[in-house]
Amino acid sequence: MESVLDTPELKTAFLGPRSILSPSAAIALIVAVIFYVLYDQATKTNVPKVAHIPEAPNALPFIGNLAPLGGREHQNDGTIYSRWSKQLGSDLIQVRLGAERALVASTFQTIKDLWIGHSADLIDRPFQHGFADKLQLDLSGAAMTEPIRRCRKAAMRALGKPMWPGYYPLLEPSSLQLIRNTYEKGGNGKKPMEIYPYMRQVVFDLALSLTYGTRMNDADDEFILTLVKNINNISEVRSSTMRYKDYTPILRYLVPDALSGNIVVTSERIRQQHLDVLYASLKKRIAEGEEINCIVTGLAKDKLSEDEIHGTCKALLQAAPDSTASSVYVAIGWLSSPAGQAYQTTLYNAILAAYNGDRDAAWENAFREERVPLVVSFYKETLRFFTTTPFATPRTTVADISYRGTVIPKGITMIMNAQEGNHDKSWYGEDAEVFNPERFLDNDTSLPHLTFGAGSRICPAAALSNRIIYSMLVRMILAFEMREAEGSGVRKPNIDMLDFSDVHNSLVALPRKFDCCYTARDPKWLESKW
Ligand code: HEM
Repeated sequence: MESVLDTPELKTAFLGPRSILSPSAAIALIVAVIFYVLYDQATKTNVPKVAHIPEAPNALPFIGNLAPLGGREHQNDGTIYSRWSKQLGSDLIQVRLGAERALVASTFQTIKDLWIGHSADLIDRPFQHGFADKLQLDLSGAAMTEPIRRCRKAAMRALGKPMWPGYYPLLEPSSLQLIRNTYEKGGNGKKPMEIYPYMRQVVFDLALSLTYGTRMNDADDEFILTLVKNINNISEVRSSTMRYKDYTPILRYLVPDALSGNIVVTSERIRQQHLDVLYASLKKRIAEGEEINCIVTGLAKDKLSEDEIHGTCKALLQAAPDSTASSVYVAIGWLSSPAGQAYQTTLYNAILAAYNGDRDAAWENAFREERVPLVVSFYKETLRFFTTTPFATPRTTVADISYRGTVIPKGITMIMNAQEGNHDKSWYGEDAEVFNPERFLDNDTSLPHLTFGAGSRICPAAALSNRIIYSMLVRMILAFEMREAEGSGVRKPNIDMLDFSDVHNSLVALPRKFDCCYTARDPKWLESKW
């Protein structure tokens, strides 16, 4: 921050040999300047107020509307934005996140108009102070610079359909391990168990194989657990409004990181050290002649710099596990609950029907194709209803946009209230707040929901994630009858469209954990799979 004494006139007035002010006038002037600076800091935003768009109520000096956000009211930001939107009677509102002005869109149509209709204008991401400046190059969450453009292009290519056949063998062992662990550790349905860690491991293993050509089990446990912990630390802060300092310049000035500490700094250092070790080991294996099919080898062929390779891989490792595992987990939660138990048979029969009764073919092809429309509809509805990314990842406009008789200025933050859009009755109909696994049968719209975001920075792994979710569901349904655990003190699945998660301060809403019993439909057949 520039010092108020830096102008020559003030220097002369206060410090010059023949001061023109009396001491009391000088003090009055200093006080006035301090008040001015404080007032400026308390009310100023990076972009001025936008005309004709209502502003969220009760903004406070310095922090603006941040007080109820960031999980401080035990609700996620999407829920708070919906409340303001209803209060103001507008599906497009403006909020003050400290010194950052943002627009929040809440209906599907408005989100579509802006994120798809003005896709190129919404290609940037806001700069999160105390976060973006503490990370090395990292595709997810970063502004659209030239290296980031190259990373995104490389990620899109690496995650694209033509590459998938190379990834099926990578998914196979972890997916089998999930099923086997569920069967064996749960005593074939006798012991209620929590399967989230195994599910997460499938996706993390895939991400590790995809990126650095290794797997969780290949590596020393503690090494990987430390990596995961530090990845999580970073994920928790990304695009989160929980830290006032990230949005409030005066707090950064008064309480520098050197005094308060910043978990992003330490976690980034540890994350990078670990990725360097994985990268060095990968290079050694390649030098020794091992044929490794992973993104790093593909990216090196793309002539990306080492920083760009890490920036791409890091983002994939960071983004993959919880988002994908959460969706499968919450789908299993719904199936295990009284509401979904009977539906397991419907899905099982639909899978067998699609393969003329050949369950081995259904099992073998789970990763290779999405042949069962009912399972496709079921996973889309899961992603819609349980919005695991309730406010997507914010964007920044790179040009002025004329919209509804006003101008949305260049440089403003744009927040998609995906949670509200996904439950929008004017888009999905009166039953928008009901879980209907058949909602997307005969409906192959390209934007069934907003959980992957939309437009120019839509999740590059949307199609691959869909396939992973599909395949894990097909195999779990073929393998088990699932039911929630009975008795007092057990954790039942929470299948409320908002309350399913108790994580309110981060980008990804992790489902509440539950215990279920998984009984093999045919133990002999299942055991023949390993
Ligand atoms: C169900 C699973 C997933 C969900 C719901 C999800 C959701 C999202 C969302 C909402 C965004 C921001 C999109 C926007 O700005 O419009 C995003 C970005 C991203 N996702 Fe995913 N994601 C999932 C899985 C994955 C996986 C498996 C990977 C990697 C293997 C991945 C990699 C990324 C990356 C790299 C970005 C940043 C793209 C950019 O900034 O240009 N995601 N994801």
